[in-house]
Amino acid sequence: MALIEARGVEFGYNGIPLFQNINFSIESGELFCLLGPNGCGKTTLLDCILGHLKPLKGEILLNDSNISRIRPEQIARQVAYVPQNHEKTFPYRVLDVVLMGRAAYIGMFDRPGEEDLAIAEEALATVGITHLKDRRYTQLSGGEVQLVMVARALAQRTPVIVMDEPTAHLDFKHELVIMEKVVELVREQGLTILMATHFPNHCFYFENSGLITRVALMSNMNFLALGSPSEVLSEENLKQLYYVNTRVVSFPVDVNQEIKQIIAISTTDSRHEDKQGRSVL
Ligand SMILES: Nc1ncnc2c1ncn2[C@@H]1O[C@H](COP(=O)(O)OP(=O)(O)OP(=O)(O)O)[C@@H](O)[C@H]1O
Repeated sequence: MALIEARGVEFGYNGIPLFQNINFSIESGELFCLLGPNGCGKTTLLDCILGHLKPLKGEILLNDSNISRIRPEQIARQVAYVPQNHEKTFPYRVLDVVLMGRAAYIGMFDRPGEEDLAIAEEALATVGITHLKDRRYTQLSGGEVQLVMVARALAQRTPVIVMDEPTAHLDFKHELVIMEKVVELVREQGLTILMATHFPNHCFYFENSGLITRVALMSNMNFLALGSPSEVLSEENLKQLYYVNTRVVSFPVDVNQEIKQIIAISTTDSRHEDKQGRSVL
């Protein structure tokens, strides 16, 4: 049984379709990446999967149940979310923001217990931001906020984490901290992760690490391709998806290990836009 399944999903804003007939399933313990140009609909599709938006057609199943019929607190025990942008409305302490990840386990009129506190502290330590725990959340940098969001998702202790560009604001080291953590969560704790990313090399990083990794290339209303990074991230597909000439290279880092990476060479001049200003072939 698939953990998450999309069947014939369609969504659009203001009567203009953004994607149609999206079909895929994600198995337990899998790392599923969504890759595609700006504005192709990755965040919108994630919002449908999380039950934040209702598809205009089709359905999303979580453990074989239609997500629109699962109560939000039940979803929160199964799926944690690391959003791309998080509105900072109130100057909460960072520790309190991470403790919000425990909300689905705490009664409406109860306070977080010792165990919740220990889990939140552990999540802060895992992403290396214990030193920020008493800071006001509204005063953090973009990268620090992103790390807090990852810590909050870890504190939620769910079998599935959905991440929307989780490394977008992070520096060279912290990007790797998150990537290593993702690999550890999948490999050692059997978590299932669905991640929207702008970096094809993230998909190769997961595949190079030995994880069961699949990537969906999203473009022009649907998936251009769906498969393992080695199958799907070809120079041809990347040219079609991004209008970029690339080279896929492979090099040894160890006697037994080869690493694959994509190098961007140049943009092509075959880019066109449709009436809504979206890239089309
Ligand atoms: N609430 C909304 N109302 C109207 N249009 C919207 C709304 N939210 C998003 N859009 C539009 O839908 C399209 C897809 O947006 P979405 O954020 O899903 O794309 P994305 O692939 O995640 O983009 P990016 O890679 O830039 O984050 C964009 O053209 C965006 O402007």
